[in-house]
Amino acid sequence: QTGSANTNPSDSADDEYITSVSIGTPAQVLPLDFDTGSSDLWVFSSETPKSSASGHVTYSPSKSSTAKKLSGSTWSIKYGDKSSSSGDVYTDVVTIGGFSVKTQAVESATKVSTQFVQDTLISGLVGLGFDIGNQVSPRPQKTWFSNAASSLAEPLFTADLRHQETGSYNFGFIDTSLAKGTIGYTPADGSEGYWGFTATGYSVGGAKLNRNSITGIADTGTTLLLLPDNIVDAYYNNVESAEYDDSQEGVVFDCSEDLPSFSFGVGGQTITISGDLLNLTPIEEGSSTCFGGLQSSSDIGTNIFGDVALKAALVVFDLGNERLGWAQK
Ligand SMILES: O=C(NNC1=NCCC1)c1ccc(Br)cc1
Repeated sequence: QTGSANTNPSDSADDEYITSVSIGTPAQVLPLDFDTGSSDLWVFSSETPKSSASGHVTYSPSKSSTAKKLSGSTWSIKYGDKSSSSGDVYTDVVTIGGFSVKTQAVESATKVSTQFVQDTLISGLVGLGFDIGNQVSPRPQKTWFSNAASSLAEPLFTADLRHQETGSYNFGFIDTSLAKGTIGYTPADGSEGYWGFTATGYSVGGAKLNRNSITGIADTGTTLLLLPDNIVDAYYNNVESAEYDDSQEGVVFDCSEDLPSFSFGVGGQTITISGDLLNLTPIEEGSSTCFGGLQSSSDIGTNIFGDVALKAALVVFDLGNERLGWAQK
């Protein structure tokens, strides 16, 4: 068995990617953010304060004949960008890309932080990290993918995120036609709950690869590519107008600049992010100053290969072999 779901960028900056998910009987369809950087499936619901839920599509367990309360269970989660949510737990049927998990823990939000309140484009997240990262207490729950894996043709999924166009999450199979290059594999470390891996080096503007280990995570839930300062500086030294903007908390530059590409080595392959994928958007509507897609990871302590990097590749999240595959797109 397999599943295949389309995913769309939420806005002109590709800030996040939205995938429709069906929950309950009859189906309640919610737009959710698939996140390989976390391991909880949570939704805005009939239990979310009306003031917070305004403008969001919500899940009502009371309207689903297959919903069951997971009594005594609660959850609370805090994300890398300081956003957070918490609530209680139901189980229900959850269908993604035509594949159904009958008894999936659906975490219902009774509290959501302002970042989520304001983002009316999504109604919650689908965590695609490792089960060890699940935040349900007293008994942690499995992710949708973990529940599906044993029934899928292969225990893996792929992410094909695209700039300003429809991409896909495929479950149980690899559509190699989505990629131009060969898929290079490297071991994945799930011990922290994330898809951790080590890149073998980087280069700017098509130069020779500087060999140095860059350990980080493949995170569909983070917009940017976040790397160490020395690499960030090496990149922006090629961008004449680049400067650090305190108010924006990142490097900005003149939107008219022709940005160099950025490449990283992984699994014996070289993934090249084109310059225009690294020029996110004007810092404000109509501004001629743009915010960089590559920023520093120094205040996080972990390097994050977020959507800016993932967009350049077909990425295989191979749970069965505990490995990550990368192919140039
Ligand atoms: O939270 C993380 N990724 N997902 C999401 N971010 C914002 C909403 C969803 C995240 C995970 C690991 C590290 Br290290 C830093 C950040």
